[in-house]
Amino acid sequence: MSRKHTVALVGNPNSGKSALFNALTGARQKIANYAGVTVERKAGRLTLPSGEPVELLDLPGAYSFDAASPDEAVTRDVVKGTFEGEVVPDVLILVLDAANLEQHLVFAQEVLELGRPTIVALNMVDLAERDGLTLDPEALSEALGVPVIPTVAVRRRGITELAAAVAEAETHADEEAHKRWHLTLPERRLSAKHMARAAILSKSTRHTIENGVDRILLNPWIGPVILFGLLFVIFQAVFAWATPFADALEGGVGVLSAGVTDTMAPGIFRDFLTEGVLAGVGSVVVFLPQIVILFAFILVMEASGYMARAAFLMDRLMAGVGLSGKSFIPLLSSFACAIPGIMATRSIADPKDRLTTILIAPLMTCSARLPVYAVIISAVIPETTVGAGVGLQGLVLFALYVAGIVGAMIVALVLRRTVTKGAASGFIMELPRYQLPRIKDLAIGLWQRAWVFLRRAGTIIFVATIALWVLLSFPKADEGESQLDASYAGAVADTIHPVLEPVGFNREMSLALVPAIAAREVAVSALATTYAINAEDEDLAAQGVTERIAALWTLPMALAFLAWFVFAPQCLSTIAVARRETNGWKWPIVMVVYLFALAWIAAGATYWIAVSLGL
Ligand SMILES: Nc1nc2c(ncn2[C@@H]2O[C@H](COP(=O)(O)OP(=O)(O)OP(=O)(O)O)[C@@H](O)[C@H]2O)c(=O)[nH]1
Ligand SMILES: [Mg+2]
Repeated sequence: MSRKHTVALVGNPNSGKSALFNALTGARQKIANYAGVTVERKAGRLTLPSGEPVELLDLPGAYSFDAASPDEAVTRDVVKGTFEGEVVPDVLILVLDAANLEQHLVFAQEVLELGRPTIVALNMVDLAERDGLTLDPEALSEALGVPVIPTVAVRRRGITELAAAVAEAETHADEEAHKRWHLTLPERRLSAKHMARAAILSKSTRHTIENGVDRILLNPWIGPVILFGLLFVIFQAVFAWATPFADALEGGVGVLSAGVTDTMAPGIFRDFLTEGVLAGVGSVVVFLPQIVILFAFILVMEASGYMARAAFLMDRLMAGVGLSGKSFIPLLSSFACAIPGIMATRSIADPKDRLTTILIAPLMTCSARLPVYAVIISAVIPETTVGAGVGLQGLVLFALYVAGIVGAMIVALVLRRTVTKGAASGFIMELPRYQLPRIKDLAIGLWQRAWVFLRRAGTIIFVATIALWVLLSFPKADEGESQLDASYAGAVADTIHPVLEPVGFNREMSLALVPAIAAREVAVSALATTYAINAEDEDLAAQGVTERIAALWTLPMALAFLAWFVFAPQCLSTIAVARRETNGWKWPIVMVVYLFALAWIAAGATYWIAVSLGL
């Protein structure tokens, strides 16, 4: 036995590779109950029982080595040793879903044909038991000619045994394997069937609830109604449940601000703290509860297996605009953030489908828009209910999300008939089994999301807001002159305002868009800082940004601002990731130009329609 350097996890999508990776290395890779979660190679450190450290690679799931999509190509290249800057892994851990053995054994044979030292992790044996299967790992081991270790990745069962088997594995390739296995796909399917049959000792005809549930959730009529209803509830909850927490946070920021004002001598540093840090960055941080509630829903949908069902339901609608259900998961991920959404398009095989999905991903309402929407809605939309307990604010929020989706569908339709013309590709998606989300996984997921949000507040939002505060604070205004007029920022606002005045924006709104190019939430902190600096007296300065907007903006102005943010590509990171994923500047430029154009048209149309309706 010689020293091992790298070990790689391979297997079908959704077999639990990342869950095993986390269990073996202590990492916290994203896991979720649908195919195509991992789209790039991730490395971690696994310590073998002997204390010997090896590099463990988590790879995207694959159905075969005839890679159809960019993520599968990564897996093929790493496993075959053709990945740039990477040596062939010494040992492969082939992950099989015990409850889906027959399907997973097809790709398994292709992996074993390579003749690399391989250990099989027969994962999800708990789910197999739940489904009434009794398995015989020895029989499977016999058939495959490699060790088979039963595991339950999420309960850490079989993890030490797996590590021990890796330690004991040979490191040299088996020259005979190729001859032994070399089969065509139909032959592989047939032998998978035989092997699965031999490995399953007994199968109680347990009536699974899955079929019954799916008959309702996937029903072409009831299914979409349930999906739509669920989304509706989410947006109601984002407002209704978050309010007490958001109010408490806002109160806290107010108390801090008052404390600073009382204890510090007036001066530039005090202004920096109250106007820039507390009014500005603080105005974004108070949206933490909303973000957490939104993600709680998304994480539950991902972990339970409902997300893949939603994709299945949407397939028909997506086909109508020339996309497939494959695009649904990347688009749904974009509700969190367009960056992972655009990355997730790597699981789309057809290049034109993929490009179209990348171009429309920024239209999905990412969580960075939530603070912008929430501030404006709280300021101008009354907190009333329409009908039975349906909050008007939540309804408007829901409408904004729908506007983004409808916009994306129209754009996709146009793109598929022009620049990304081509036949729509077929769609096959495995439906994962339903699982009860584990509280611990949820808590970790929520904590990670909250941390991402707070880190943004502390970095990009902080820097953009402080830069604006500096531009707004200097040069100092003379007696009787407004600080905005006197400042450098005033000059910036004057330059871009002529473009935005026709769509109903005032100068503060136009100015807020400039630093918000960095990140959308900055629009909120920028408005807060601008109004704090420009407050004529202490009473006004103590007001939050919501009160100032309520006092100074008309309803048509506010609606125009909301419409702008449905479309505008105000996020540098999205543009950067689009460049990386499309290998050039052409498509990101197309994306930015068309989105700004749409934003301008939408804001203008909204403003003038609202004005003519007398709102
Ligand atoms: N009950 C049970 N669930 C598991 C087990 N292992 C993983 N899961 C769940 O199965 C789902 C898929 O796990 P992942 O680790 O994301 O699967 P993956 O193979 O990395 O999937 P891709 O990255 O899409 O290829 C998640 O919801 C996990 O919580 C297991 O042993 N038992
Ligand atoms: Mg994974």
